[in-house]
Amino acid sequence: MDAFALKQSITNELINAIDVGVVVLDSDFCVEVWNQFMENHASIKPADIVGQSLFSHFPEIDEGWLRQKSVPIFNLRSPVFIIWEQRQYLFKFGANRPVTCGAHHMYQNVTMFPIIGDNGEVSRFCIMVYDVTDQALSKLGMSRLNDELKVASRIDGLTGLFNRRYWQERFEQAYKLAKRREKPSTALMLDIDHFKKVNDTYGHQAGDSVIQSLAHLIKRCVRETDLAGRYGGEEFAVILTDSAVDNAVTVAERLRRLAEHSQVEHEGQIIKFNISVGLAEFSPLCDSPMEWLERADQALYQAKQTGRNKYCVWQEQ
Ligand SMILES: Nc1nc2c(ncn2[C@@H]2O[C@H](COP(=O)(O)OP(=O)(O)OP(=O)(O)O)[C@@H](O)[C@H]2O)c(=O)[nH]1
Repeated sequence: MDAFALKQSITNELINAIDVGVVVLDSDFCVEVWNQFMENHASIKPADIVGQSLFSHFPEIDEGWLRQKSVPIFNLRSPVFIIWEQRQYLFKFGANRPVTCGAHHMYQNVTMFPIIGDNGEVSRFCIMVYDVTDQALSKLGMSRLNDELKVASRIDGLTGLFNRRYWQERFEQAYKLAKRREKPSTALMLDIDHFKKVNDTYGHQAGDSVIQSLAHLIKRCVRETDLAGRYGGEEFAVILTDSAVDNAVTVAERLRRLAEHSQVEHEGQIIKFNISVGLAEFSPLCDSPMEWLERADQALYQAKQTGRNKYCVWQEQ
C-alpha cells in the first residue's frame, strides 16, 4: 500500500470510528460521505444515501434555511456553527437513553466547514454533528431548578402568598407606580383578632390552619393584579391597585364578613375567627413606601382599639 492509499484508509477508519456525525455534501446538497455515526442514528446505510439529495431523506430539515446558512461556506470560505440553544437539532435522531436521560431527541451542536479542492475552489462542504444531549439536559435542568428556587424564595410556605421580603420588594414598585400615576391605590393591613387565644386554646397547628384559611379568603377576594402577602405571623398586607379607598372598604368588609362566617375544622373541632383591617389610600404626601404602609397599620391599630372585627380607614389626625 502506498503512502496515499494508507492515508486514505486511515482517514476512512477514523471517520467511522469517531463518535461524531460526519457528512460531506456537494454544492447541491447531495451526499458524498456518510459515516458510521450517521448510519447508526439515522438507520440509513451509506449505499442508500450517497449520491442522493440530503433533503429527500430528511424532509424535516428546512431546505431554504440550510441553504441560506451555508452561503458563507461557499462565498467566504468560513465555517458555520449551529448550537442547540438556537436550534435543538439538525437531524431528528432519537436520544440514546430516552428513559434515563429524559430526552425525546438528540440535542446537537453542528459545525459546517468548506472543503477546498485541488483547484482552490469550494465545491463541497462537511457537516459535523455532535451529540450534546447530556450537556443540554443538565443546562435545561439547572435553569428549571433556578426558576423553581426563585419562585420558592418568594412564596410563604404556609399560605402560598408572597412572603414579607418579596412582598416589600413588590410594594416598593407599587409605591413608585402610584406616585407616577393618576389612579389611586389602597393599602390594607389585616390581622386575626385574639389569635394568641386560638393558639392557646386549640394548639399551634390549629392556629396554622386558621392562618391558611384566611390566606385562602384573601386570594378569593382580591384581583390577580393586586399584591397580597403574609406580612408577619397572623398579619397580612394587600395593595389594591387602581382602587380608591371607597372601593377598597367594600373589599375589606367582604373579607371581614367572610372571615366572620367561616369555620375552620381542626381535629374534629370547629374554630371561628374574626379579623380587623386598616386601610390607607396612597397619598403623594407619603414620602416613602413605609410611610404609606404605616398609615394602614395605624388604621389597623385603631380598629383593634375600637372593638376589633371591623375595618378603619386612616385619617389625618
Ligand atoms: N399558629 C401560629 N401562630 C403564630 C404564627 N406566627 C405568630 N403566631 C402567634 O400569633 C400570636 C399573635 O398574638 P398577638 O400579637 O398578641 O395578637 P392577638 O392575640 O391576635 O391579639 P390582637 O391582634 O390584639 O387581636 C402569638 O401568640 C404568636 O405566637 C404562626 O405562623 N402560626
